Amino acid sequence: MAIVVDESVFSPNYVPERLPHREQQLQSIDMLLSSWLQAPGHHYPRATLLGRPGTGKTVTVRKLWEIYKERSKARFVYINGFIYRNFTTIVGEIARSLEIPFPRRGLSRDEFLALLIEHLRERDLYMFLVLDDAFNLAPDILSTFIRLGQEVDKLGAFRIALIVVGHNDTVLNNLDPSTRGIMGKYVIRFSPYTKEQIFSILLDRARAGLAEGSYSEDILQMIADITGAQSPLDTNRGDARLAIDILYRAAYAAQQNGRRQITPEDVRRSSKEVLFGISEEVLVGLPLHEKLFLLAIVRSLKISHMPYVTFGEAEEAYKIACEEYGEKPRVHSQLWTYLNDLREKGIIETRQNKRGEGVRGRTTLISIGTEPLDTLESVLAKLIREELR
Ligand SMILES: Nc1ncnc2c1ncn2[C@@H]1O[C@H](COP(=O)(O)OP(=O)(O)OP(=O)(O)O)[C@@H](O)[C@H]1O
Repeated sequence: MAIVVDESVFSPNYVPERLPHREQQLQSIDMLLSSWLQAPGHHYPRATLLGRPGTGKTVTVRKLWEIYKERSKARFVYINGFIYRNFTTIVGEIARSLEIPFPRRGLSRDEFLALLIEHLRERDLYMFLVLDDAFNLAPDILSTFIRLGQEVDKLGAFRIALIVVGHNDTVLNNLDPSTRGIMGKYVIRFSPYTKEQIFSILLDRARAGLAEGSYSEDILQMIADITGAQSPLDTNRGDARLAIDILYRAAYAAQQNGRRQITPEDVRRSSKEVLFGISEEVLVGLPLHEKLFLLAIVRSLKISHMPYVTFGEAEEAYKIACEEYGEKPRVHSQLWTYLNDLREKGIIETRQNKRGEGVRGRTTLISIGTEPLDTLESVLAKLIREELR
């Protein structure tokens, strides 16, 4: 039984039907480029897209091009700065994309550029140039392409529209002031995706690429919890690529094991492959009763086979663990302090149960998303035994 029913949905070049949470960015780019894309030549449109990895910069540009490609006279030229870094390879890739002949060497930079403009003019070509991951390019190379757009050919047509993509302002700050001035005004920012936003992106992706019934919303939520930002200012998280990658790995692992459904443990193993899991050093540093409480969470999750357990369930399991180790349980409020600390250390994730499914009122739900439970349980049990010896 296949769980991954459409592999292409998880490929890097996939452009989803809709781009939730990027409507505004798409609209801003559209406003800057649409008139040129529909009738190129009258001006030099340009934009800089900034945001941490996986915030949808590339896919938003691809979406824009999807909208216009049928009716635009322009050609889409995509340069990944990670792969094409030096001047000659970039020009070579532009020539290849535009299907124009180009000498590999023997010309100076200016001669190369003059020839490129000449070809564009002669063939009446317009180029929508995207320099992705542009922070990989030396500032003088990036400047050259930014300035190229200003070149007007003999018939007075602006042949280039340019999008520069980077992670932060450094890509612009490294440019000389006058070149920076050319790009400076047209900056579009992509903030890290929050947990809720990642959840909706994952839901779309799962619906498009996975078998019905192979995933639950809680499984997607679990992935969103470990990858989504706490707030739009939290730049340590918020990477949709990572979230989609974990979902794909978990789905694939479940499928390889001949199962019909993705389990929480599939998610934990997959995320450990791409994140770092929980290091023993962090666990060693926890107070004894915080270790016991964490052990209790691990055991409750194991027994339930669900992505989340409630605080109440964890508390019950904690009391049993205390009995087992001959320890007097700490009071309820202390357990909340432990919970917050475990969350701050990135060991657990918590969320409020809003739907009230099976649980009355607002309950705190707890999950562990980045470490398989068996390893975590045995390491904790070992540490607790050592401490009590
Ligand atoms: N709003 C969204 N809706 C659906 N899928 C999205 C959305 N944003 C990002 N993705 C998906 O997340 C992955 C990463 O997105 P993308 O490559 O556009 O990120 P990026 O910001 O360009 O990252 P980088 O800086 O690393 O190049 C892609 O698979 C993309 O399809």
